[in-house]
Amino acid sequence: MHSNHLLLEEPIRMASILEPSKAGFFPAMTKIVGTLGPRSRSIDVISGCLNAGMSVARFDFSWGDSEYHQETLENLRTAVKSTKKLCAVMLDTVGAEMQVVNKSEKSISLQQDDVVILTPDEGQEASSQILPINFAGLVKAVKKGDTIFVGQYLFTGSETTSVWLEVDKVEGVDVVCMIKNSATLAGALFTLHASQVYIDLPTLTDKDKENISTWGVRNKIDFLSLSYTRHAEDVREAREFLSKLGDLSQTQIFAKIENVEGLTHFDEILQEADGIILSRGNLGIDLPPEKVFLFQKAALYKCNMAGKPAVLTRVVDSMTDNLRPTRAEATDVANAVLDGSDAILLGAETLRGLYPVETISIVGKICSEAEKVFNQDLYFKKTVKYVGEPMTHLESIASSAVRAAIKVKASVIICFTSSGRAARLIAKYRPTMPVISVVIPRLKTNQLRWSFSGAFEARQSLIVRGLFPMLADPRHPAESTSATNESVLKVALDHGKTSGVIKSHDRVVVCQKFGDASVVKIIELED
Ligand SMILES: Nc1ncnc2c1ncn2[C@@H]1O[C@H](COP(=O)(O)OP(=O)(O)O)[C@@H](O)[C@H]1O
Ligand SMILES: C=C(OP(=O)(O)O)C(=O)O
Ligand SMILES: [K+]
Ligand SMILES: [Mg+2]
Repeated sequence: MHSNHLLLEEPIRMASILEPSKAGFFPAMTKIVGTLGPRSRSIDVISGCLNAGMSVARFDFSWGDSEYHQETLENLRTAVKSTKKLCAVMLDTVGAEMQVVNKSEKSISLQQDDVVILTPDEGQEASSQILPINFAGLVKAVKKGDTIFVGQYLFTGSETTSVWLEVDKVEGVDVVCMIKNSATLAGALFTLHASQVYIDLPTLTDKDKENISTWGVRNKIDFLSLSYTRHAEDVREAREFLSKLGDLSQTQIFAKIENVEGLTHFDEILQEADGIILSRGNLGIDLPPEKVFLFQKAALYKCNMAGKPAVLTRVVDSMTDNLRPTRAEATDVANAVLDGSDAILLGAETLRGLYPVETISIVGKICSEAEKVFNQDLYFKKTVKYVGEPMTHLESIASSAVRAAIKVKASVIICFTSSGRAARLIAKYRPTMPVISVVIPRLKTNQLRWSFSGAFEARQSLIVRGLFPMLADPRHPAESTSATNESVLKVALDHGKTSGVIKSHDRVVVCQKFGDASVVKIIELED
């Protein structure tokens, strides 16, 4: 496929693999999204997650009510204040998800070659004979021989708690299925996935709309994770919906690609969305196992070339119950970084796992090691070639800033930005050093009140590989005169020095605008 992303031209001395790595200032350039839930909602554990490197918190509305999520979010706010670590908020929708609610929470044993009925009668209790689902249209959607997967919410796909069914026949409103493997379903919620079958449920359900316009608006969500995005129109509709919700017009939409329909419309979805989540949980069971890696590599490449953040899911499922990942999982995380992921999304591991903090920490360490051997030089050339000529001014400035920073071995790149665009473009060229995006607030009005922009832009960089935001003081005017530029730069440098990311005598590359002129400058610090 695309040439090697590993620095193989400098063969690694085998003994050097055994040397412990020095810890960098940031745990990793690759970001970690943690799903918060029962095992990760106390102030203590959330603080641990933030200190270990989580920079985006996902609130999955597939389960739990808005009060529950609100309580968790309040705890997150407290933890952010006490740890002084920024964290963005992502609302994940339910979308076209088929679910079985297991009210009694008793585990349900299913025997291979037995029959189980999927019924839309949600009044029934889930049992070994009958599973009530939230979708009445399944009888019309499936035919004999189709396969349906049922697993615990946030299933891993390998446990003995999930089951494959084969559709035998439809009977009235019910779908009669043969059980293909024995399993015991556990938990209060199971999700279903019908392979290659169109589920006629809206991508944004009424419940999703309500959650977004109440919980989402109240909490000014930074990201909307649009579950089961199937085509670009889904993203356009979500954008139209957000545009009427005040501040949420600034919310970024991350399209979640979770089925074959989303995969076939990937290019058009990528054009509309602000970012992509590669949901290996769902799509990973829809694809033949031998094809999963191909989807991952192709999709990440497309996201990288488009300069849009890509998030990969389901990496260390086994850490839900274990303190250490399997070798295959550890290698998979590193390959996700080499393939171009911006962020790793943890699901069951943080939500109900026994070791949420340790998981974040180990994933961060693996990412950091992989980043060290990421072939930036090759990647840079490929990206420049892909963009072609003539480049836009900003793209040329951004790529030059990265080039200069690598040539002079700068410790950081400082990028001034208001919209966040310049910082994102720099990140697109995957610099080997952190980029501090100094977001300059702009005064704006909605005809009713004045407010400052900037907070969304700053938090939204928390999902982009290599970007670390800093919100400038709103008293600094957004006009880029040399005096204001110098004073903001001084604040940024001081901030970098006190936090330890910049040291005396370091070189720093700065990207900013003076009047109409964009400049890239290299500064050498004294002490
Ligand atoms: N307030 C500012 N002061 C100085 N330079 C800025 C400011 N905002 C953006 N820049 C610089 O202007 C150029 C355009 O950046 P971009 O992020 O597209 O700006 P905008 O936020 O105005 O869209 C980049 O070189 C960026 O570093
Ligand atoms: C992240 C995924 O979806 P969810 O956790 O919302 O089921 C996935 O399918 O990988
Ligand atoms: K969801
Ligand atoms: Mg999913």
